[in-house]
Amino acid sequence: MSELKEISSNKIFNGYQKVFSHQSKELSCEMNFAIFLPADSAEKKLPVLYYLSGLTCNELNCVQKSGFQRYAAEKGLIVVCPDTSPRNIEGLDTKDFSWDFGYGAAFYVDSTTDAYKKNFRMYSYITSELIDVINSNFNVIPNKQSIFGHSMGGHGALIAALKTGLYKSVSAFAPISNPINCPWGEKCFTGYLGDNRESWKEYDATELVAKYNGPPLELFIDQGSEDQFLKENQLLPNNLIEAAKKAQVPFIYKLRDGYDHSYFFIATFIGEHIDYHAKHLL
Ligand SMILES: N[C@@H](CCC(=O)N[C@@H](CSC=O)C(=O)NCC(=O)O)C(=O)O
Repeated sequence: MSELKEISSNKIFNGYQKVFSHQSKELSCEMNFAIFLPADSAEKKLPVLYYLSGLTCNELNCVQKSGFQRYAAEKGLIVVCPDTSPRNIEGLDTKDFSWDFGYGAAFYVDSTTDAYKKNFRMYSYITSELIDVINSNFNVIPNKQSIFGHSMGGHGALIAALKTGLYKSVSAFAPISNPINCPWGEKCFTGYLGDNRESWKEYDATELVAKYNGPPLELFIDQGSEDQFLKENQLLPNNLIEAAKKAQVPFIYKLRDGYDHSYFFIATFIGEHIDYHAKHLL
């Protein structure tokens, strides 16, 4: 297990918001993650809530814009916010990279294409390596973990929960719910997984929920009605909801009048999400 290097530490709501870096085996590069440690985390083992961010984000967007620390401190939850992709890979051809492909846009899959398969392994990083790093370095209750995220990170949270059964609860803000049928997903899955669209289904929440047979799981989806990406058919929540209904997987869908895709929307409702996860974790 590689050593953690502390990058920053700030006291907040009697706990600490920290950022660490470590050498990732899965991604073959140095990775940052942010972690909120509530006041009593030194004396007491606590559950962990993982938050996955969206396109263009790193480990700090949620930390600086959502205000989650107030609620996590009240409930006594450790919250981990990883970066969204490998970074600064030496020798990697980045000419095709853009804000919605490449760095900051790894889509939480394990790439199979020659160009990216060595480094773009965010699925294994999130669902295995990062959990080991957190469990071995912090005072956590192993196996008491939940996951949530936003947009590309909402997709990541949903597939991580549906594919592994490792998480006690899952929620998502404006998730990319059916990536195999939206422009963002088609672009990234072609780049990371190749042209065989059948293989993409392994990382699509709508496809995965249709055949879900893991431990009991409810999907909590939060969506702003004025979300620009909802209107551009990037998110497709109704496809996920229809599939969940058919498969008899329970879900909560909250359509929030007037809210967009931004962190203003997330900041408004993140307290409800932390409450929801706390009920499953505490
Ligand atoms: N092209 C724009 C839009 C990028 C954007 O809106 N990113 C969202 C996530 S979208 C889906 O994954 C985001 O979370 N942005 C970060 C933020 O702090 O708001 C651009 O390049 O900005």
